[in-house]
Amino acid sequence: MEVINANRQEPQLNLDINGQRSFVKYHAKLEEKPTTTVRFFDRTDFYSVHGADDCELIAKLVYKSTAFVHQLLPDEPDKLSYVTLSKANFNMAVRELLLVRNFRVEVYVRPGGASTTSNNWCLEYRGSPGNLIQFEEILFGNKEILVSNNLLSLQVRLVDGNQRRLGVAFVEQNDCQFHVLEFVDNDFFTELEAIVVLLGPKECLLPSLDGEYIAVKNLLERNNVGVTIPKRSAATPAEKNDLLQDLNRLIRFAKGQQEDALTFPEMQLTMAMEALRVAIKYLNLTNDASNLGHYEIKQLNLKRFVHLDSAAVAALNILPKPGTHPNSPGYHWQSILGVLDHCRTPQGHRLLAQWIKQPLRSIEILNDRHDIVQCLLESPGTLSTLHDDYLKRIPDVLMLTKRLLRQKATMQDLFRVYQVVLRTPRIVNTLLSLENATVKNVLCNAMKSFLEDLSGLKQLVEQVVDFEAIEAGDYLVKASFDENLQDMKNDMSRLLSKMERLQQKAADDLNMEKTQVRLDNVAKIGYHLRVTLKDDSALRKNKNYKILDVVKGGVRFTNEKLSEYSEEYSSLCEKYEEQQKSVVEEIIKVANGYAATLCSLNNELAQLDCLVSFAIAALAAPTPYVRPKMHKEGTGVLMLKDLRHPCLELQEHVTFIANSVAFEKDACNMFIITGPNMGGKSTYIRSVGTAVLMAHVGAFVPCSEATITMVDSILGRVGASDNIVKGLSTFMVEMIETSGIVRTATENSLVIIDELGRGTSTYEGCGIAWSIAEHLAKQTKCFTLFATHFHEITNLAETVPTVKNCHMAAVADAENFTLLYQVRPGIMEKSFGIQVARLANFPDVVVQTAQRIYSEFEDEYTEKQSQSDKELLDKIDAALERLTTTGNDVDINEAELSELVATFAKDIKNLDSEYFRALRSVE
Ligand SMILES: Nc1ncnc2c1ncn2[C@@H]1O[C@H](COP(=O)(O)OP(=O)(O)OP(=O)(O)O)[C@@H](O)[C@H]1O
Repeated sequence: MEVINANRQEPQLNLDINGQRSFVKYHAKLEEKPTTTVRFFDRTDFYSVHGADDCELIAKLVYKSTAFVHQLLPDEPDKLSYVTLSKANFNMAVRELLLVRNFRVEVYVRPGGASTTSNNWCLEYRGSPGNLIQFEEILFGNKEILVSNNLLSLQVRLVDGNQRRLGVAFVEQNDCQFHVLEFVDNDFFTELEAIVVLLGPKECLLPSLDGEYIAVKNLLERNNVGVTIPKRSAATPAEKNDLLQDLNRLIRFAKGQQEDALTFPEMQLTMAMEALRVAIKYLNLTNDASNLGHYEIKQLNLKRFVHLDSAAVAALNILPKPGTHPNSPGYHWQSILGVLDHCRTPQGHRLLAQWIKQPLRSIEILNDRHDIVQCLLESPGTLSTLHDDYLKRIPDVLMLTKRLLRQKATMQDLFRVYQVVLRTPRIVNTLLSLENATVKNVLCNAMKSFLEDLSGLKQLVEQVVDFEAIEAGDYLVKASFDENLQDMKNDMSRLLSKMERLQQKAADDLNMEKTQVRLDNVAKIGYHLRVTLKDDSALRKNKNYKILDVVKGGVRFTNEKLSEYSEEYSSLCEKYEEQQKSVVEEIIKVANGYAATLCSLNNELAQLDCLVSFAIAALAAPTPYVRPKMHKEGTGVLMLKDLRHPCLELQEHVTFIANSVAFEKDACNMFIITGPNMGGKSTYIRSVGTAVLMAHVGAFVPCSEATITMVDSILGRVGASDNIVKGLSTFMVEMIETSGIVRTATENSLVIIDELGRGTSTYEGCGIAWSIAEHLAKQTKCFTLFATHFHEITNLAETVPTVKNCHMAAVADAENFTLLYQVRPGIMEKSFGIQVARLANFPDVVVQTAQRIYSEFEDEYTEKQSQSDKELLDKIDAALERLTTTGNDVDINEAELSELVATFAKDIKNLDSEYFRALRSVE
């Protein structure tokens, strides 16, 4: 959540009793709204919200207290609560609601503004996390755009009995891109989840909430994506035609390309196109002239990216909490993005956030990125020039281009674009001086060609902008550009000379040097003279001058002639600006033609910023990162020597103990890691996933040496996740996530499993964990790290030679217990649970009781295990039964629960697990 510096002063809503009555009446008639939509009423100088839910939310958000909730008609039964808030607080609230909390916002205005007392409000602005267009100025204004601005739209159809066909459209509004895709998914929607992780939308449009969409909605909500059902979704034939028309207006056709969207191969993807139609309508894209002729349409190719599931994203701490600003404290050690993000430009921050969610499977691109990072690290001087000087000065061309396209740009904006065009050649030359072929091919060549295309824009600005005026802080059109302007400029210079002569005269009158009497120009009083405070008396003796005021810098004064010239000058200035306006409009229209090239140049600069950032991150770590040697998928070795966790090692109080890992295809595919609580199991296995992910993004890794065989997916199941609060029991989450893993993992995947089965009782948990481990070890044969408390699972290493056991070391004697955080081969001899309790400062009596219960339990458990396997199976069945009937006290649809459980049970049966087969044969 952003740091809120809210002004606690609340504006007054002064409505007389009739005004209150009529508003309450009006409000009662408003259409019902979901609780995730907040309605604001624009009262010209301030805003109000009404109704219990909105009031409580906004009062807490803005004022941190519900004491700011008041009532209209407090003594009457139909009283209505309200909260008022200033414009600044409104802006802050809208930012928080849309960007952090995934809420929707509606703003009602009255056409007559404050002057009217009527209640003819109309809904003027509407925003949702995926549709920020109308709030862009509030959200970003002149500030940096640090968030992506995108929307997902889906269509799902059941085909051939039990297959789900999905049509996906994704609209990226910052970069003007449409991505479409159609595919068949399984009943757990694992592909869809990968898409959601890859694209990271904040909002998704669904046609309904029935049938197949129930599961889709749950998946989206688990991944923090807000779901919206647009009002009219079903397409009539005429509307299908609309799509074609809309696309023809929105798409940027290449030179010589037939300007007809009907020829696009993407049009064959009928479901994706329907999803796109809904999204374009919802965003009202054709209404904004700046969109027309700027969109590109592409088919999304999922094979280009490493498949990440949401559990892996959460387990590896890939992203910071929503709304965290790169300048906020702790940003650099709270997530992998934070560790790597040392970008200097907003476009760099945005691109890095995208890269981190989209690890690549192309070894060529990754080698290029690693080459460039290495080259930068080998030239520290160049690296620091780029990072500390050049990149810092590059503004966000995206924001400027958007303003150009909306005809909202000013001369200053144009000048800033010009600065980018002017400064980039210096960057290119600096990069060329590195004499590195990859740097030249990947970065310099593209930038150079865009700069060539922009040379016309550069010339235009040089012809038009008055550079001298810029030094004085004014952004003006050069007078020589237009005859009328030139005439006015001449008049202005003449007036200025006259005023300078008056300045000399005043100096003579006051017996001073000309330098002691200043001629100044400020907005409110125009041109005037000024002497220092100590010359005040000399001035007061002279009756020819009128003192205007006394300020810190001295006494400001004028005379009749000077005020006359000053007024004349300022009216000329106004006329000049008026005349300039039309010239600026013309210039900006011409500049518009360069928008696409500017965006391309911006992307190149963003890319450079990200790679520089990787180099800085590699250097900034307590021990510098190294370049990973990348091997093609399936070739076999994953070796990370002296591996650290990049976030944990950055924390002040931590002395990180490095560990190593070495997988080798068909010799050592799986590690089962046991060890005491808090012994570092999770940290170890997460570090492996993190390093592999970092390498797949193009960054260096926190090891002393790394050889990484590329993977097609990183899948995880780590700890009990937050989903519990969203209405899924721990057991259910485990089932869903592990089923996903079993279905998605291939022999080229990396799977990280932690504490599987912990959310349920020991017997069931152990059964599930064993089955999954066995399946991954015997069937999938992917690289797997399996941290567990179930020591029984270590037996797997006896029957499957590619499975190895290791443990987190600890030393204990009667009194002391020390965690070493070192990974050692083999099984840990003794369970240290009780010692950990001692370490955590539990009172002795608790520890003693625990010790006693623990010993009893251990005896009983060993006995049970040998005597009744059948009992274990019964317990599992009973647990499933309990879940199907009671829903395990969770707020989840019973039918859906039964279906999930049934599928999971079926999956378990199909796992070809010896363990389960043995159990079933007893049955
Ligand atoms: N390699 C390490 N070097 C230094 N400190 C570490 C290391 N690994 C873990 N720690 C510290 O130990 C804490 C616990 O680690 P972690 O959560 O990985 O243990 P665990 O074995 O998974 O625990 P549990 O079994 O209780 O879930 C971490 O928060 C960290 O502070």
